[in-house]
Amino acid sequence: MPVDDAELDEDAFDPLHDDERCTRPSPFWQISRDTWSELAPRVPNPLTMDDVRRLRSLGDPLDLREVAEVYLPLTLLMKNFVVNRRGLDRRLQRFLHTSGGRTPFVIGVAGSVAVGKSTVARLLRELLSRWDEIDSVQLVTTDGFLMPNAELERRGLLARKGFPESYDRRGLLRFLSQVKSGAAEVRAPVYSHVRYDIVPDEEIVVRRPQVLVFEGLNVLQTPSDSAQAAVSDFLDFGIYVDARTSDIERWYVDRFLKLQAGAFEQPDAYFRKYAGLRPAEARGIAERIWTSVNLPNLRENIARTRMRADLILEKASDHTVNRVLLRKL
Ligand SMILES: Nc1ncnc2c1ncn2[C@@H]1O[C@H](COP(=O)(O)OP(=O)(O)O)[C@@H](O)[C@H]1O
Ligand SMILES: CC(C)(COP(=O)(O)O)[C@@H](O)C(=O)NCCC(=O)O
Repeated sequence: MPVDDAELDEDAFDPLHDDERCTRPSPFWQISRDTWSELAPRVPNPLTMDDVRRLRSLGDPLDLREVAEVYLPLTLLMKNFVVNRRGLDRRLQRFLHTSGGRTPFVIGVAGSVAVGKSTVARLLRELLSRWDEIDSVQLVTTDGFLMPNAELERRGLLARKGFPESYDRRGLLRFLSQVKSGAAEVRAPVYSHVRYDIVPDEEIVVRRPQVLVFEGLNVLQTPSDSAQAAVSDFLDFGIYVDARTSDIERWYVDRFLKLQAGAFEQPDAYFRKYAGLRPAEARGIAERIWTSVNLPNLRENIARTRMRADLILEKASDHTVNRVLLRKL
């Protein structure tokens, strides 16, 4: 059942927002952009503007300053978690008189459609892989585990893409369970946003990287039956990318208009039928998709997972991160 913002405010126990209103103790450190940006003063920025252009998603104004002030501290923090976990793992293996059971450190990146998760995930992959202490980083997105359009159509779920029931949940959990078992090779299916469908015969092979970045709107969700396993059972660290709903809607619609003059014109684009529309018509369609699919999914399934994250990146309306919330240990 849809929950509107007023209901969420009144009923949900939300330590983040409660904390802002009445200085109650919070399980999160609340760190301003200014403070956060000073946390990695000796880490050089390894990226060039060309790298940034390659890594950022369409419409994301990410620049070198944002990388230096927000993402270098983030990757320094994450690198420390990864290295410390490896130390702990070594001690555990000594205790057990065993060796060789290394499993990837899995970082989940969650948040709404169009909030900029993929840029954050790609930055993490790129920046983490530049540390000498980290030998390999791979990135997998959960959209590969969406059911193919034909199957969604058969089940009457095509207009529910991104909702929990639109994913092959068993496949997704099997994948993660194999990754966290330390399997030498695990395969994940691939989704194309241009085709709007799973790409048959394409897959990503995950070869026991030291770090796996796992990105998707559902990575912090729990199953409706609480006895079942959840994706987050396999995460070592969860990041939620947050922003005002009205800003995300604007980013979604603006991106749709940009895609219309680009990706939608490709011969295999699912949205090719929208390529020739006038801007006002295209805007109307984007607003309709946002209001009927992505907004309800944000309200019913995604936003409430924010408080399950270990770290929350709060974005301002210009896409820059203006506050970081970090769960206390
Ligand atoms: N219809 C589309 N055609 C081509 N690319 C798309 C389309 N929709 C989204 N994308 C791209 O797919 C990526 C993921 O988008 P999305 O799932 O909305 O998450 P986010 O914006 O949080 O990264 C982005 O890089 C976006 O630019
Ligand atoms: C594929 C998506 C569910 C996003 O999945 P994600 O990559 O964030 O895991 C989303 O981009 C989508 O297609 N939503 C359905 C409505 C729409 O066309 O925007």
